[in-house]
Amino acid sequence: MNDILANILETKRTEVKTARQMRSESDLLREAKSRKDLRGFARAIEDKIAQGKPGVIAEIKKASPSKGVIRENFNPVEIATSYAAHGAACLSVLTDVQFFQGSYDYLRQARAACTLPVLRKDFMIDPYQIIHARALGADCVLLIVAALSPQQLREFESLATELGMDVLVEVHDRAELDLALDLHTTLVGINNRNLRSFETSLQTTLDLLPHIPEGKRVITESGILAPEDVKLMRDHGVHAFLVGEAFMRAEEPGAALQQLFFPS
Ligand SMILES: O=C(O)c1ccccc1NCC(=O)[C@H](O)[C@H](O)COP(=O)(O)O
Repeated sequence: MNDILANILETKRTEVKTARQMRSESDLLREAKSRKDLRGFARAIEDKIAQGKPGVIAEIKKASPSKGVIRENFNPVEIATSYAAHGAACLSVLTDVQFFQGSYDYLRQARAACTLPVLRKDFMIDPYQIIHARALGADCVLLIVAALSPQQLREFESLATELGMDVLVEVHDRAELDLALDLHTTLVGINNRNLRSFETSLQTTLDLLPHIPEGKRVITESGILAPEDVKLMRDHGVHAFLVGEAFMRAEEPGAALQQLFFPS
């Protein structure tokens, strides 16, 4: 495992330990199960694609390890509202504090500001975080194959499903893809960002595409910046996208989404 991912995962272990001391897992589970407000995340993507449109997961991300602060003027309510008004299928909200300057409140606020389903974008290493995701209102969780054992992948998926959430499983290479394909989820995210160099290459998606069976929905993640990127992916049959930086750097994130994915 590379240094940045190892660092992030170490902070997550401390974060979960502290959270458990503040609130028991059984208490959190009661709250998560009492929420009856699920919005179908995978469904929202499929609905867009069925209409012949791209399924865009629009990310709310203030900063990142590779780019530092991306957006100074950061208001999750305004960003969520803007994304919803301009055709996003779903939201992705960073909840990691230390590396992405995210927050649990950003997820709560963004979700309350619109009707879009929301992905909790974080580094899941413990069942507590899955339960917490639902307690916060998340409709989907991210499972990063590079960060988890095959057994954790299965257990976390089954817990998320039991709580009614969808799962986006994320891969970077062929070996990770083979593990991801053992899961039930249809949502397979191919992350174009190399976690060592932080460089993005859409070739990562193109290389893995032939190994993905029918019935799985490929979501290309990271480094989608220009109309040519969208065209390249769509020409190869990839119709679902997870995009952060290209929108976060724009004054009006939703207008940037519309320009990139729905130009008139
Ligand atoms: O963005 C980073 O620097 C990063 C570093 C280490 C692990 C994950 C990282 N990013 C998370 C993501 O997957 C992206 O936020 C997401 O795919 C959107 O990417 P982009 O459109 O390039 O902002």
